[in-house]
Amino acid sequence: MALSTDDKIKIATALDDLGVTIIEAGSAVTSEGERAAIKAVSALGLSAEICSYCRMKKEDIDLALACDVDSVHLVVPSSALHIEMKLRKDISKIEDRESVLSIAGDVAEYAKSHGLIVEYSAEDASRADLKFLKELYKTGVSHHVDRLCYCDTVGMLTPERAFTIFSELAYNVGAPLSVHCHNDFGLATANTVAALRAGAAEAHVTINGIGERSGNASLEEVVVQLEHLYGKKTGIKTENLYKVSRLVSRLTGIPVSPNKALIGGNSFTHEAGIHVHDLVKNTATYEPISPEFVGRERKVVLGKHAGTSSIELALKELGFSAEKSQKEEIFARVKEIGDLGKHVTDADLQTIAEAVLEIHHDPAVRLKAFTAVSGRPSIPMASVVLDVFGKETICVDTGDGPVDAAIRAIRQAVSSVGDIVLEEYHVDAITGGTDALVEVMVKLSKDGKTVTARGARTDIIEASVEAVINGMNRLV
Ligand SMILES: CC(=O)SCCNC(=O)CCNC(=O)[C@H](O)C(C)(C)COP(=O)(O)OP(=O)(O)OC[C@H]1O[C@@H](n2cnc3c(N)ncnc32)[C@H](O)[C@@H]1OP(=O)(O)O
Ligand SMILES: CC(C)C(=O)C(=O)O
Repeated sequence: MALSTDDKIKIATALDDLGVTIIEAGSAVTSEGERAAIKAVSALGLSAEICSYCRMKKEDIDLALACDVDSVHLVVPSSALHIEMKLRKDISKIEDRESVLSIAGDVAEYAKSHGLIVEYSAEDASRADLKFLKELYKTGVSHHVDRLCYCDTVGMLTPERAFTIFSELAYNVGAPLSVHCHNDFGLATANTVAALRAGAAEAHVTINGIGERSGNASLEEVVVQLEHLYGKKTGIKTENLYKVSRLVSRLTGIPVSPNKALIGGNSFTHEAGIHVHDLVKNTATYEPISPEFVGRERKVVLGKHAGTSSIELALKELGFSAEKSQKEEIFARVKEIGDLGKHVTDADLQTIAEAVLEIHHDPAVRLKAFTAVSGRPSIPMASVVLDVFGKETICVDTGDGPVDAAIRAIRQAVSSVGDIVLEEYHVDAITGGTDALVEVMVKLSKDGKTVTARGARTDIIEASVEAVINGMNRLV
């Protein structure tokens, strides 16, 4: 994963707005491009402190200074293993121990003497000898560092151990102590929260839990756990969490797993009929917090596990009323689609309901013809002929590919009925081979209302066009 200067500016601005107080904008030593990006973030004049990662080297401090940062995250190896591998020293030897402490102290002093805020971090602290770790912290404090940090570099802590260690260190090391946890055992969030409860003054966290290997403690999990499970205020605008999560996922290209706590696609989506039965009476039955708390919306989807309550809710949203026998028929047809292993989109339900309730109306948007071209070198282009409320409309557009061009042309053709936005687009090959049946699922929105729809064809462009037109008909 690599972020451009523009991406870093967007993310830093969003983090600042979220209420984050320190932003580690990058390691200045990395490259010319990284320095340009850190410098650009420093120049934004955000409320947050802008920090750069530095090794125990004066040249790293100089490079960070050249990026106009407020602070450095000065990382000192602290375990015997890291000290041996990185510094080729053996801390069982007194002269080697003293040499590490002396270099760390010198670099800390150098950074302080250049006006930087210094967070002095012990790398691999959870595998370090505690006596040496305390000496390391004492050296930093004697050189007036502002904060200390305990890094659980390969995620070895457990919540119990994190609590015990921070209870011992947090108030006794002479400066505020931060916690930095990795997620190798899936415990980064739990360990971070335990350390904070035991006195850690600050936590290093990342949006969506991204980071090296299995990532770091996730900001949204730590914040919402503190606020909801421990009744602590964090100063984070939680209602912006989802928006920032999406931004970071889009810019880093790292998808968020659907079942990820709080920010996953399914975190506030309900399908099980037994759950929906109670949820419609009281959302607390199956939601520990309201989706709005993290800037989300609740969604009830239909599929194999739907119950009568789910069907009734969906019909109500469509503005349809149905007799008991009609509901039973709709229920049976929804189950049939579910048994094929599919979700029932909003457009599917509308089609089923209209068929069962014998509601007939002509679709507002009807496809008469389309052409799409692509190639190299050529600009992907598409033309569509649509019947929009009985009026033939022809539009042509270009795009990043033929699907994009076709969707743009359709949006242009229906622009008279409003601005319809494509929120999500998923494609799956249902059968194998190049002649596979392709299923396209789209999520469209118009004036704050969203719908899902599907198209299934052997031609990916045709499936996309079909899905978009199905969704548009549901919206207009
Ligand atoms: C995404 C994150 O996790 S941020 C934290 C880590 N950040 C980064 O790694 C920044 C990106 N890294 C880089 O661009 C490169 O590794 C550079 C430019 C920093 C260094 O590149 P190189 O000089 O080619 O060295 P290389 O990466 O092979 O090895 C790292 C060197 O730093 C030394 N080093 C590592 N940590 C420290 C430390 N805390 N203090 C002092 N020296 C250290 C290593 O001992 C090694 O030195 P050596 O080459 O003398 O053996
Ligand atoms: C960059 C450093 C702080 C790190 O990731 C660690 O030691 O865990």
